[in-house]
Amino acid sequence: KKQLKYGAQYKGKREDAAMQKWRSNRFGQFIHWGLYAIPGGEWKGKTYPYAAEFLKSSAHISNATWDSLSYKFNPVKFDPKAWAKMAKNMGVKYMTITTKHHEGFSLWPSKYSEFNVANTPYKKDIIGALVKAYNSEGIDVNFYYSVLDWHHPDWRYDIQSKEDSIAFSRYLNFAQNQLRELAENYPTVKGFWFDGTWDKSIKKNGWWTLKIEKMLKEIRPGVVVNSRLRADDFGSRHFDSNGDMMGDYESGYERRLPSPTDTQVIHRDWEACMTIPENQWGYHKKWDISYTKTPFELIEMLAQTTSLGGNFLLNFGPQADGMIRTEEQQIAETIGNWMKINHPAIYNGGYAKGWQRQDWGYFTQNEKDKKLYAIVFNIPISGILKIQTPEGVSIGKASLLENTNSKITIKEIAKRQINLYLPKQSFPAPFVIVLDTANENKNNYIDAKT
Ligand SMILES: Cc1ccc([C@@H]2N[C@@H](C)[C@@H](O)[C@H]2O)cc1
Repeated sequence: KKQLKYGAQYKGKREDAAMQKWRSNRFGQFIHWGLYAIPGGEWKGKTYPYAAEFLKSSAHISNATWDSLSYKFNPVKFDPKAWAKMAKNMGVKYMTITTKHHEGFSLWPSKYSEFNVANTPYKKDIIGALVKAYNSEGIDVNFYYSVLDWHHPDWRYDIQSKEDSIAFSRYLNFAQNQLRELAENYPTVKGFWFDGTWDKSIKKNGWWTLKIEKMLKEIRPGVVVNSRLRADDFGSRHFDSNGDMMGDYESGYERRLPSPTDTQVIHRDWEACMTIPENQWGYHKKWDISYTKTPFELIEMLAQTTSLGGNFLLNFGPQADGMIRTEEQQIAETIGNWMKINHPAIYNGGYAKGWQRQDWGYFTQNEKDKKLYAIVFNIPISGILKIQTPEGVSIGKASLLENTNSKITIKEIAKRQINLYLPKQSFPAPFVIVLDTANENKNNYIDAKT
């Protein structure tokens, strides 16, 4: 074990109320909004297939040209209440908004940088409006903040000279001031989601990342900080040089999930963030420029994440005019219709210890009502759902969540092996079975001798 000054500050999961709320939320809405929504992946008549929020680099656009987009930022149709209503109907319990992405443009009237929403035709505080609207719908708000900043003259990718270190220490102070401003001015903020922390300049300044985590937790006790902020004494990120996770949850699952049997993730809090297109976080004018995931694919990702004790953060990229594109609205509605019936399997849901993952779907254990849920995506041709129960546990009753009168026949076919016989009906959507479990130690079975 190395002696670390800037490593993990504690081991195991936080069990305080704020973290338990963060964990129980399970399903969140990511929002990427900034100047990049104006060009929407197109520049001088050319379409760039890369992530739209990276257009500045894919189209080799100068800072001066990119920054002048701020003179065009005027989302006249922006209605934060409508966004919050859509999110509520979709069934999210939290939202994470880009306060400043890599472009360096701040969506709040920051005192520390002119490059912000106050100096645009729109003028108004977008962050403040979103916090108010989402909190009124009972949705927690977290702030995404990119430490990487293409606009700020003192940003450095690496520290290779005295001048670099002088400039970069100015930058770190600037970022600290902005983060203090966000934590102080928006007191209901529940978490900080750091991005843009992979460069050598940050890895050489792990001390700053701990200082920021401590500052935010001092200003906003209970606030939740992702592992991606943190680098330790030796530049190790997410996990320190002793292998201990830094920050409050692991945030390395971006556009990917752990495999359903990768149960090492259950020992810590974690979150997966996901795009609907293959790789677009900001608005891209061409929705079909890449594969876009269907609602059922997204619901399965939510179920898989919950079954492994993680949070699922689904991304939306609003248009420059402030509207959410219709494709995203429709997906939000379909997911919301599913959540209205099946949310007991998701909210407060977590890993169901000892219940073997099956091909037909996922188990979640509700931390509150302790009920066991089976979320079914793939009905076997046999119509039989096979279940392997933990030692000494049997299934007393099984019924469809959306119709608890529907009896599902249970048959124990061997030691710890159960067949569930589905009712003869169509299942046009993924569905949930509620399982009442009972402890039972009778053992009528004889193992083979081999
Ligand atoms: C190589 C790369 C850098 C930054 C990103 C940013 N992280 C996501 C959460 C988005 O903000 C994306 O722009 C993605 C890929």
